[in-house]
Amino acid sequence: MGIWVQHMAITIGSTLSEYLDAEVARDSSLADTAKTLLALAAASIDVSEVCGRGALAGDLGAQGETNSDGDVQKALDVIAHKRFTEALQSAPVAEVCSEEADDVMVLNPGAPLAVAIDPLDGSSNIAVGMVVGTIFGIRPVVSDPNDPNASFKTPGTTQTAAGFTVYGPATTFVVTLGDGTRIFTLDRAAKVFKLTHDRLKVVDSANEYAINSSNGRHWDTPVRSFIEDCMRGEEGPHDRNFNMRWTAALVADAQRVLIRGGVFLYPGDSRKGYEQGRLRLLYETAPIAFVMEQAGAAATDGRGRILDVVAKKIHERSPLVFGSKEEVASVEAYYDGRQPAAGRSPLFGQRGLMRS
Ligand SMILES: O=P(O)(O)OC[C@H]1O[C@](O)(COP(=O)(O)O)[C@@H](O)[C@@H]1O
Ligand SMILES: [Mg+2]
Ligand SMILES: [Mg+2]
Repeated sequence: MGIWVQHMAITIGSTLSEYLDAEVARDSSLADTAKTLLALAAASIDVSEVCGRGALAGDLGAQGETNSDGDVQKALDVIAHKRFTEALQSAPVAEVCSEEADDVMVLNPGAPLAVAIDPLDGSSNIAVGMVVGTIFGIRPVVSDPNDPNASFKTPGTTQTAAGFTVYGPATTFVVTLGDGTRIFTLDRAAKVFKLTHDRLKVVDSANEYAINSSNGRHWDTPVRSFIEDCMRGEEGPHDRNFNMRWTAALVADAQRVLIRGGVFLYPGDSRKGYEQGRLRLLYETAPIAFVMEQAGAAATDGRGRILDVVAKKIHERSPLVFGSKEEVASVEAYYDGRQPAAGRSPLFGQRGLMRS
């Protein structure tokens, strides 16, 4: 069923701005969130244009400084960070926590909202012209004179909206304000996002998983066993064959899961610095978790719901498993020892494919 504003129904083809008007008509407390989303969408259109020019826009993958997490910043990381923070300056946003800034940035003191943002997700794809994106989560400001990061130390359930942009063959703006998840696709000629996927419902089960299997030798037993059993296909305890996809851009994997189902894993592993995986809680895993739950999917760190986790540090990492409910529940079962007791395959055994 569509949302109605005044006498206009929100249907496929409605603009993002019409949809946000409808959300504000439904719940007036979302007015500032809606303004902030429009600012994020405007900046996404600009970044999309830069991405669309590819090498004509210069060397977007040129390496520069190192960011707070130890990643080398690419030119496009810096362009996107600058454009998004400029856009948020004209929104009711007091604070921004960006992957590309060490500390929380103060924009409009006294404004009601705080934004966590990964300005450019999938940076290793920049230099090869593959899919990248932007991820964002919006939450209310929490004032604490003793803690400049207090706004970001609340659970993901406090987010008023979250979403991501995908700069791919099409540019899409995926968003939830807590009333379902929708995808808007950029009409490049009109420079407007239009609703193309209303109230997404992720299928409860699908035969596709996404994981960077080059890290297989570093995984812990639950992840190893789950993937091993997927690889065993019809001969394993899952009784069906799986396909595998890994785009190296969380946004693209998330969009695929929204549309086609499946499960994504970036677990913690035994590499130094990867004990909590690679993805960051505030501007990667919490926004994706909100989008997924609102589309009827699930998101866990393997042991509990991502949206209940409270950050202790702004750039902290979190393991992430999301997707079709049954697959996510299955991964959780491996973590708490309830996995199918069909015996381990030789793939990860003493002298299996992944071990010498
Ligand atoms: O290179 P790996 O270890 O497979 O990691 C890929 C993951 O890292 C990320 O690129 C991290 O995001 P950034 O590019 O914003 O640092 C995710 O988009 C992606 O899922
Ligand atoms: Mg990222
Ligand atoms: Mg990034």
